Formats: sequence, C-alpha cells, structure tokens
Amino acid sequence: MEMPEMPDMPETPGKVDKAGKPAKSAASGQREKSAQPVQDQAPAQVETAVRPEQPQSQSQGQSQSADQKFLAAVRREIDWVDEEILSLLNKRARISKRVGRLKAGSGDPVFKPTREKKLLDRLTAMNPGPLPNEHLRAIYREIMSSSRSLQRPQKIVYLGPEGTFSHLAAMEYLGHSVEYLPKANFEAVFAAVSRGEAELGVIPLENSLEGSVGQSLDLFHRHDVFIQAELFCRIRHALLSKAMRMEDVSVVYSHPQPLAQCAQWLHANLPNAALIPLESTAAAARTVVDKPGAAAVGQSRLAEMHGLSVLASGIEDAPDNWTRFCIIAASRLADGQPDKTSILFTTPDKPGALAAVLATLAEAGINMSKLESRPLKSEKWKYVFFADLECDLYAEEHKKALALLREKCHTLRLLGSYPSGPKLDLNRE
Ligand SMILES: O=C(O)C(=O)C[C@]1(C(=O)O)C=C[C@@H](O)C=C1
Repeated sequence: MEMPEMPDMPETPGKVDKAGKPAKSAASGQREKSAQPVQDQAPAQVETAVRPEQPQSQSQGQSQSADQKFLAAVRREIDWVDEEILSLLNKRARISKRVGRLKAGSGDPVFKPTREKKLLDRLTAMNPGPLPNEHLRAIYREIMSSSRSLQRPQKIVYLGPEGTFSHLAAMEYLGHSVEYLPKANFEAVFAAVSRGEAELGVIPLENSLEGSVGQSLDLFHRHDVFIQAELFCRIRHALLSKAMRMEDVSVVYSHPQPLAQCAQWLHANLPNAALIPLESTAAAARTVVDKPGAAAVGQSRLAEMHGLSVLASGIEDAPDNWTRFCIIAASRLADGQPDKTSILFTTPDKPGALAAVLATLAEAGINMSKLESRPLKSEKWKYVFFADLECDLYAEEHKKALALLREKCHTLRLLGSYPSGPKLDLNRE
C-alpha cells in the first residue's frame, strides 16, 4: 500500500467541496516552487484591462505609446494566467503520478481510453468558450499523453518510417510525450506488442474508399493481441516532389492504398506517369528526395520533413476519405463501459451456420457494424469472419449471448472491447 506523501496532501480527495471542486483554488494556493512568477501578485482583475479613451487632441505618437502601454497590461494578464495554468498542470501531474503508483501496485495498465473519452466529453460539454472544443480536445490529448508517460514511460510501435499515416494518427491520438518506434511492416508491429516490447501499437484497419486492410485483419488471427481503442482520421493526399512543375514528373511512388485513392486524379493530371507501389507513403517521400523527375503521394507534412515541394494537394478522388486505425495491446481493456467489441470467428461447414450466428446476435439485440470474411490461410476455400459489434460483449448482460455464440461458432475469439473512436483531422497544422 502506498504511503501518503505530505507535499501531495492538497490533492487528496478529501479537500473538495460538494460540487467536486477543490475547497480552495489550486492556482490561488501555494505556487509551484520551481515556477518563477513574472509578478508576485495577480493583476487585481483579470480579463478586464480596459483600453483607455484617446483624446482627439492626441498626436499619432502619443496614441501609439498609449496602445503599447495597453498591450503591456494585457500581456501581464496573459503572464499571470500562464502561471496559474503552470501551477495547475503541475498539480495534475503530481496527482497522475500517484494514480500511476497505485496502478503499478495492482498491475493495472496505464492507458485507460474509456476514462480519457469520458474526460474529453465531460470537458467539451461544459466548455463555455471562446476556446473551440477542437482546440480543447487537442490540448487535453497532450496533457493526457504527458500524464501517461509520467505514470510509466510508454513505447508505441507503428508502421514506419516516420511520417506514415499510422505515425501521424498515433501522434494525434496519443500525443507527443510518448516514445514512437517505427517498424518495417505490420507483422513486426503485432509481434512487438504481443512480445511486450511495446506497450501499444497503431495499425490501420480499414479505409472508407478502399475497404479493409486485409493484412491487418489477418494478423489478428496469428497474434494474441487485443484492440483497446479506435480512431478515425480524415485522409488528404498531396503530390510531393523535388520538381517544381507537374510537367517534370514522370513517375509517382506511394503505398498501393493512396495510389488507388487518387487513381482518377493521377490519370487525369499525370496520364503518362508510371505508378510504382512502395511499402508506405513515408518511404515514397524518402525515395523521391534524390529523384528530380519523381513524385510521391502522401500527407503534406512529409514535404516539410524531406524538403519537397507540394505540387498539388487534396488529390484524393473522393474528399470524404477516412481511415479507421486501432490501438492494439497485449491484454484486453478492462475499464469503464466500452461500447464496441471486435470478434474473429469461424463457422461449422453446414447450411445456415453463419445465419445462426447472426440470429444469435439479432436475438440479443446486438447491432453488427462490420462483417468481413478473410481466407483462412491454413485451409483453402475456408474463411474466418471479422466482425464489429456495438456492445461490450464481455459485460454480464451479454453472458448468455456469448455462451450461445460459442455454441454456434466453430471457433470464436474476442479481440477486445473498446470505446467508439473520435474523428480526427490529420491536416490540422
Ligand atoms: O484515470 C486514470 O486512470 C489516469 O491514469 C489518469 C489519466 C489522466 O491523465 O486523466 C491518465 C491516463 C489514462 O489513460 C486516463 C486518464
């Protein structure tokens, strides 16, 4: 059992009022010892600096200096607010470290996506503005990224090299305070997670235009990993090159999925260019760095990373282009009330076998949002089904349905329950 620590005492749960607010404002309480206040006293009132009236007789020089004084006053207010935020962030960090020590004691995982989703939903619901909810969520994703890594250093594996959509999606969702490790292929991502070399892995599952990433689905069959979270990312593609004009491009490299997602645009705008598939968009960007007549299709941020020009952007054939990614881990999520479950199953080889599985779900009132069959590699013309169910199939209320499913299926593996994912825009600068 953890010993209470005196310096953390103000954060003990006892000191909250009935509404759950700290009895005394943290920021108005003791300041962080390390923080160097810009001024000792808070401005008498914040957000209230009033622009002085400017007499008609004032010269341009006099009115400019009044403006400067006013700006300095407003900036002092910002400085003061920043100190308050700093103090509160450190207070939060200390509490998070305590949660981390409790988790370590009980062997509980650090990453709690259901709790994170609830927290973001609660804050956005009570946000009075003018801070837009999208900004609030982005800020909080970084706060939680720091919080997780303070509890225990986090390693996240993804299909590299740096700058792939998987990498950008992972950073958008899990923030920048964790360590990202690129892997050469999806197999290596799954292996690193199942061996415990990394806490979490990020893999693309399906695209709204191109359908499932078959390789990802197949790997679930071979590796003992679980889905702990999902996220949907808006995908925009750009044409990136060392060449300054499109007329100079004779060959285009990318991953097969982006090449397919931009097929019509490429055909209309670069009808004579050869289209060459590579293992990732980031590898394509690297490849064209020293090939002046070549271009890569990928996310525009790759241009900055590799010193390329963006010859065209938004080149995907349908603008509403989304990819669903999932976060995989070695254990299943046992936290909160997740609202989705993914399963892998095979059916007996007899008439109506699949219908019986579907009827079991229907009778239990469970909605199925995805069903995909994949070849069972060990036996030709046999299939394994991957399904997404809109429920927590581990929950007590579905115990009977789960037992029935086990009866109707030849094999059944639960791939984990997780909260339904947010929609994130990777093109936010
Ligand atoms: O609530 C927890 O379990 C925490 O560890 C706190 C916290 C947070 O910073 O808010 C951190 C990590 C989890 O993924 C969820 C939330």
